[in-house]
Amino acid sequence: MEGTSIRATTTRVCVMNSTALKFKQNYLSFRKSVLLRSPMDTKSISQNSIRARQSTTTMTETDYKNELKIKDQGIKIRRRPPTGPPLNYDGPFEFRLVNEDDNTPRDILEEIVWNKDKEVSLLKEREPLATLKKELENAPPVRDFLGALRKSHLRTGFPALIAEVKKASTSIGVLRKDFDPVEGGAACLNVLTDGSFENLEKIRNAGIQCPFLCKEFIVDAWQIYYARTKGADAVLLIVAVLPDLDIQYMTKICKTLSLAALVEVHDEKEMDRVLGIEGIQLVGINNHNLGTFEVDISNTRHLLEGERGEVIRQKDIIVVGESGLYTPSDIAYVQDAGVKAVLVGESIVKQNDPGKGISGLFGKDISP
Ligand SMILES: O=C(O)c1ccccc1NCC(=O)[C@H](O)[C@H](O)COP(=O)(O)O
Repeated sequence: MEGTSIRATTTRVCVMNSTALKFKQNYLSFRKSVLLRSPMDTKSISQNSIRARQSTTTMTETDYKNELKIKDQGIKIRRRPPTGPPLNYDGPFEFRLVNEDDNTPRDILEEIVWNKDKEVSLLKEREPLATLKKELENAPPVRDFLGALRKSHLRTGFPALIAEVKKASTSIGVLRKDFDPVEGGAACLNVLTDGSFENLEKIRNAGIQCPFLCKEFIVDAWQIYYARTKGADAVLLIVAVLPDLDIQYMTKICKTLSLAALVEVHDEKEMDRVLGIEGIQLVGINNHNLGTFEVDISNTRHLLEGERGEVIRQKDIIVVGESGLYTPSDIAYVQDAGVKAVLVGESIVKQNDPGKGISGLFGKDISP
């Protein structure tokens, strides 16, 4: 474990040093590409540079440095179009200065995140943090998400089930009178909110007892407070989207609110980042490839092999296998790899009888 962190730190330091050396050169060539993209006379160049300086949409030197730092961490998801407006800027997007092709999101997650920034800035205007903090007093009591996973794993001997609920109307049945997922053996629910917490509130008001993970694309700490006021017991932090410092900061906020944080990774680089951050108790391995959106459950096994698996055991981190789990042999495969919980959507949702869906998935009735 010591060795890992020393190596990780050394690598990061080397990368930062070389970045620092290259920064001036990169920044100059970046400025040059901004100003000299097409042949212009000196007058239009200077007019352009004045306009660029006046524009709030111009990428500043600090922005550029931050982009470079984030790239060093291997974050695939860009938080906004490279030539787009500054974060939380709501005015017209008037200037496109470089590489216009890059203004198209590269994958679904990037598209979600670009829209999310705007959505959150509007929500924050309606309900500033100070107001939310007051509302926390009236929030439904928080339930122990990690405790529920541990208890279920001990009781069944299988990975604890976090059942995904996409929409109240087509959910695994939480709003159907004849089915309660807890009775079917689910330890927790994963409620897809994506901006609207109506589902989560409805399910909570329907009296479902197990803890809820709020599946929201978190880009701002404000969303964590908001999720808690709506009754979330856990939130998702997607490592592909968030720099290390945000993960550290957000996990601390979660602790102060007694929320669990499911920190989600997709690949080795993201897993290594997470293992270098103190205080993380719950890690999800998503088997979706963000680029191709293909699902491969061997991703879970691969990320838990060797030294990484050893560090996870030493730190007593609970690992959740996410996506693409359909059969008892899939469950056995990820359990052998070291997961103590699974997050499952489609294979249960698709069943007419979700209770049978759960026992079909585990090859056994796991209801309490
Ligand atoms: O992997 C992501 O980060 C992601 C980004 C945007 C949309 C969906 C994303 N992942 C898919 C899921 O999280 C699945 O819905 C969940 O793991 C359940 O999977 P399944 O059992 O295969 O329905």
